[in-house]
Amino acid sequence: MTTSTEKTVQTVLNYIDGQWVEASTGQTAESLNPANVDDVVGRYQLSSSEDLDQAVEAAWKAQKEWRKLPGSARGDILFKAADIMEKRIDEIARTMTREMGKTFPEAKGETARGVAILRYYAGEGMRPVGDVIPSTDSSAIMFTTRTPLGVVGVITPWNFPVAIPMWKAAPALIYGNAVVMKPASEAAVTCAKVIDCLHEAGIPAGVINMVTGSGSVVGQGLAEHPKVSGITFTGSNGVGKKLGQLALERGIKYQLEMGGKNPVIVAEDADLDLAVDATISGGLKSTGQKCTATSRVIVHEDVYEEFREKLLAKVAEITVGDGLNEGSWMGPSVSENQLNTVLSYVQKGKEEGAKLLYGGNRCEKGANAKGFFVEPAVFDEVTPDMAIAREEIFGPVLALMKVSSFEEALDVANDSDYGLSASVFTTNISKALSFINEMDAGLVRINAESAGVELQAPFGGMKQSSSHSREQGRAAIEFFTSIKTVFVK
Ligand SMILES: NC(=O)C1=CN([C@@H]2O[C@H](COP(=O)(O)OP(=O)(O)OC[C@H]3O[C@@H](n4cnc5c(N)ncnc54)[C@H](OP(=O)(O)O)[C@@H]3O)[C@@H](O)[C@H]2O)C=CC1
Ligand SMILES: CCCCCC(=O)O
Repeated sequence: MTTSTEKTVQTVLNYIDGQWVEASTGQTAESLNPANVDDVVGRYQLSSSEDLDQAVEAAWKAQKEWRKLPGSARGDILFKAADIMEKRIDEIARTMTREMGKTFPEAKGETARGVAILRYYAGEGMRPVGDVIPSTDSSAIMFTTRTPLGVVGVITPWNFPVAIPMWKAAPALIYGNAVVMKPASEAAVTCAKVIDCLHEAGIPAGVINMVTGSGSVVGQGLAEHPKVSGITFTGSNGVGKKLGQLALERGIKYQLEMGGKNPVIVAEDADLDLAVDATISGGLKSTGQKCTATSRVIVHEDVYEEFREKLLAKVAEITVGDGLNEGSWMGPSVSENQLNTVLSYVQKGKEEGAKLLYGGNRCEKGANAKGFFVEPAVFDEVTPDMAIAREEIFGPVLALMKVSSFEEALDVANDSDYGLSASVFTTNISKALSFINEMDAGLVRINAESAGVELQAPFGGMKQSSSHSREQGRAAIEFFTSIKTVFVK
């Protein structure tokens, strides 16, 4: 999967038709460690549309036989890949931490999640795919079955460089599709290791392919390619919407999981210590770079000051540093661009009249000077019209908002273009039920943080967070297959 060049810097290759190959351009780009830019994690291919064509052609050919295999045979490959990934968990997690900054414990947890996702979908190869429906003609039988889409383009972000590629590719594969994957450039080296696990497991040539390079060339090329029959994407709204339009023009299926501006409501009867811990974990783990991260903290006035003091005391204990260091609780932003985005929102929050209670400065002391580190930021007196209450920052910024009733809290929580995840902390069952019924979000969580969805449950958002399909669990079959209604007389 790699060629060793210039000391230890590995160059990851494209994976096309079962072979690790260089891009036709002969060009590569460096993937730098956001905790220490002197650390070149690896080089990846800057591919052209010709490289993409080769990958799609390989997938197109391979899918013909792959779809004919019994689901159990496809599942055996995924079970083997899971075992291999499990054996390589430390290597993959370490690469993830170096490449995109997530702390090593989080990276290890995510890689374990990738293993579990592979095993979940491996099992899907032996599960029912249709229903028998009674016909009005007693001499006929009628049933449904499912057929794969064909070649699926998988375009993934940098924030979950194992879990998201797996929760897209594993269901695509088990249901009989072939895959061409385009990972985020900030996670290309990690993705190559994930693909290598499938290669080692003996997946037939062409069934899965990986082509790295710029999103506008390789990603867009996937959406435009005549032999690609489905696109599944996770990333920004801007890119997602463009991809959706391209897919619609060609009449192919598309699945978009995009941004979030996730609220947590803290009711006057909440367990405040639990709410504080969940707000910090949901909002600041992975440096706030999750689409499910908590960013709006809506607190009832009766407990506002107490909650705020408890939160500030705990946030002040957070250690920011290289995710490979055991003492680091929060790593860097993924890139200088992302760091600057976070700093610009901190500035905007101050300009719009919010009160910065803590943090929000770039960390440049000691070893952190070589990375893209920022202190977690806590704003007070945030109003729903402010940018830090409306726009996805994708950084460790918490916006405190005070309300005087649960009804007002729900109105503020729903006052957003997004609807991905939302949490409430309350010990009152009727408030919990109102939240479940009235919160416009795809993931609603009671006394639990807004992040951390489980792999066997449907994942996806409402409003501008999603194209409204669902990923994960059994829900994934709806996107990666088409239903056929069969009538036999
Ligand atoms: N909802 C979520 O889970 C996520 C949301 N985001 C949001 O997106 C913002 C930027 O993060 P980022 O990862 O760069 O998200 P992007 O949407 O920019 O990138 C996501 C994926 O799309 C690819 N891509 C980029 N441009 C195009 C294009 N024109 N056509 C097709 N594919 C394209 C990227 O490739 P390449 O990396 O080579 O550009 C990457 O693989 C974050 O600040 C956050 O707001 C990001 C990640 C996850
Ligand atoms: C795209 C973001 C996925 C988030 C999954 C989680 O919160 O664990």
